[in-house]
Amino acid sequence: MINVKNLNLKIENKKILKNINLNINKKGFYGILGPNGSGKTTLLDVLTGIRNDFNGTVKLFNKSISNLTKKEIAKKVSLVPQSFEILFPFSIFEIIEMGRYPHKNRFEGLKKYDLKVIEKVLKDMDLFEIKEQNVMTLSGGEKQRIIFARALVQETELLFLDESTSNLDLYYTHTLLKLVKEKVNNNNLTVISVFHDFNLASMYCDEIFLMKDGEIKKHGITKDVLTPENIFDIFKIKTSILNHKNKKILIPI
Ligand SMILES: Nc1ncnc2c1ncn2[C@@H]1O[C@H](COP(=O)(O)OP(=O)(O)OP(=O)(O)O)[C@@H](O)[C@H]1O
Repeated sequence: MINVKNLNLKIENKKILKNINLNINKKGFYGILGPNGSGKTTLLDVLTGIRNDFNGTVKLFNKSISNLTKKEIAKKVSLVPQSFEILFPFSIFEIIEMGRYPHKNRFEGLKKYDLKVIEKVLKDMDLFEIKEQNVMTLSGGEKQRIIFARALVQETELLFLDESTSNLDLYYTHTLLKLVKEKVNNNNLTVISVFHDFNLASMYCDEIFLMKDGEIKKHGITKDVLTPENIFDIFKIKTSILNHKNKKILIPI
């Protein structure tokens, strides 16, 4: 699905991504963790076609991303970005509907199937009752749910999340992550998500990539990677593991 070889990226002569090699060929839930400024968002920007000023090979579904059009990428890949601005008074429905654009021709209206997909996501995300509300009147967390919903109606094989639950309360954080995890388990989706919360990552991710200084320093099965030793190496913070009802909880000490 994703094959990256010797990816390097410089911004204003500063090396932001250094010799990244990454292969994701199995469906699953993958986490990316790393300190602020370690290059996580930049890596997602490359993998979703937002940035193309890199050196190296980046392939999506065996095709070089540089040869794919924005629309071809958007049929396969959706992104819930770290930050977003909605500057016009669209309704919730109108914003979410935009997620279907990659599957339509220009000026083509919504078909029965598009409406079915949108309605299901609106209901899954408790947005159906407020679908006509002006998005500019929404709170930060409500806006984040709208952007999340727009990505889900895109019905892509790959979903990238960039700290996409950062504005959400505990209820919606777990509701949304459970929703996408269910899609992963049903074999319909692969999620690649940036997290800052080790415990959230440990609950949902099958595998973890740890980044630091523009490099992937560790990669493997979640329980093997999220260890106090690795966390200290990468984040310079001491943690302990607490065992609670078969769950391992990492706490800073
Ligand atoms: N347009 C830009 N101009 C200059 N430097 C940039 C630009 N975009 C990103 N950078 C730098 O690239 C580095 C990596 O940024 P990136 O946003 O990828 O980090 P991150 O790991 O996602 O961080 P965070 O956890 O804080 O979101 C940072 O040092 C950032 O300052």
